[in-house]
Amino acid sequence: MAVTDAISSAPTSTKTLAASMLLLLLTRIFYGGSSRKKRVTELPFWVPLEIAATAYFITAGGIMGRILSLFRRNSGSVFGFTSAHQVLYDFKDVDRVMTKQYKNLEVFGAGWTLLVRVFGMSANKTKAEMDEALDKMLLCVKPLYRPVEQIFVGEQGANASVERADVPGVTIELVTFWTLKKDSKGREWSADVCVVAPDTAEANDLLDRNPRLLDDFWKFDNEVFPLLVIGVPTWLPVRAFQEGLAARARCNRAMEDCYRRIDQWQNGLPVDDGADMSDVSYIAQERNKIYSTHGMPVWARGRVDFSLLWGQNANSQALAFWFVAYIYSTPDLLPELRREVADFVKVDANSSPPRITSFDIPALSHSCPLLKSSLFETYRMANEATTIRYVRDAVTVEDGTGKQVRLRPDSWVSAPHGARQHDPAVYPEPHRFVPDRFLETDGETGRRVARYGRLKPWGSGHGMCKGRTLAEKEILAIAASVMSLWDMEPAGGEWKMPGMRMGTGVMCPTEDMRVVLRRRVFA
Ligand code: HEM
Repeated sequence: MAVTDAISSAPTSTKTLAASMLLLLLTRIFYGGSSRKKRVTELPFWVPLEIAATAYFITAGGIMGRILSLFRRNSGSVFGFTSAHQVLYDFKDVDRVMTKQYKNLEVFGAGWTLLVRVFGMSANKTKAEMDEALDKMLLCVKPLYRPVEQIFVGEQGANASVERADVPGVTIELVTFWTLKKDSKGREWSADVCVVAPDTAEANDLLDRNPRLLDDFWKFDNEVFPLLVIGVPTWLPVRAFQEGLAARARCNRAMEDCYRRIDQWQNGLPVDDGADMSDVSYIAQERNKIYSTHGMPVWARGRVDFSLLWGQNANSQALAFWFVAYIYSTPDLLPELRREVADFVKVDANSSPPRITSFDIPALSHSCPLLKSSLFETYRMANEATTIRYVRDAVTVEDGTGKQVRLRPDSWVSAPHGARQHDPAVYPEPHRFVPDRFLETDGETGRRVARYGRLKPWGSGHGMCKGRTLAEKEILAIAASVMSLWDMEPAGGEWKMPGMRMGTGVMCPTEDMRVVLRRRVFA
């Protein structure tokens, strides 16, 4: 959950926090302590609120920090308003704990809760239908990750996916003047630059058949996602919220229809609308086979994979926006990065318009340390990762400084990784974008390398992001091809980065950023 400067200083944010605290209190009164051991335990509404409140108190420091210390447990890095949920803050061994204890610290409960509460899994479904879907999902969940990890986490698969997306080919068609609108989380990027789901060719089929899908996707993300996470009821009579829910229903329908066609095709049946299925991606094919093997109803396949579509797009596209914005607006950075990528992004400057003739995707990750360090700095500035796990059986963990902490069974544990990202003790001048902040000299080779250090943009342990390699390559590729082909100036005369407000992972811009794009002038 995000905590920003803005939150600690602006009066509206203080109001937001006060409202959150009130909501937290009420939800604890009405729902607190009601969870019991079962097949899957729902994430209580108050857990995300407690994470936000803890992160807020930590970053605000001063009296807030002192209030928080009242809730500090025997280890300095564990906080909790009650033992039903403990927050690991700056917990040195968080990766080891989340990896080693993965059987006791479950990912599934929080994921299933999001499917039901946020992605609309249960909308218009009976209890019997939901029970069946849960039964099947418990069988499918592990095998379903396999194709995703193979393509999105593995180096080769991710390189091939980005290659197929033909980022240079798309970048050449960028419009000459465009606006990144407030709340859009980079919608224009998704329309003009990114392929909505690299490697998922059926997404093109999806887009062709559902031209409003992208609009609906962002409407859902902006208008309803954060509210549903904290348990706002779907009957809330607010127009934007109801429109967001209608958009979510259309997205789910589109995904269900898509999986129905894949299933018909794989079973040799006539395909709805006579759709051409020859370019359906490996991941969708494999996932449908797994769903079929375990008898998952087709409607549920689409709804589960709507969450995957969201995971693929919501964060990467917003991050791509911030990355490009920082590259162009940070003095002297653009020429340095152009020099660094020049060997790997070859441009024919004499063609009209100039075009990229060769594009070395692996080299952008391995041989462009400043580009990569700038991306890590963008994660630090604009991404707030959180890990949430359900504690099934009691676990005693060591925080890396010798102190032991007991996590009680049937409770929740979380790690707001982002809260440390603005701590001056770890990152001097935390509010300044420093492109080479993550650059180090490798002890053995003497080469400059970008290293994450304590940054954890992908979460932690077993449930760490399954799209991390793909996302990173995708964003590097977008930035490298945009800066190789385009010059950009602020429309208002001076660069001004938009403010940030909490999003659903990556920060949202609080205002428009208007820029003028011109084809790059080569000296
Ligand atoms: C910049 C872009 C992205 C960021 C910052 C990001 C961040 C995250 C974070 C913080 C988590 C939670 C990890 C935890 O619980 O500890 C997560 C989970 C996940 N992400 Fe991403 N993600 C990005 C892009 C993607 C992409 C492109 C995919 C494509 C498939 C993806 C798929 C997933 C999946 C499937 C999970 C759930 C993992 C699990 O439950 O085991 N993400 N992501």
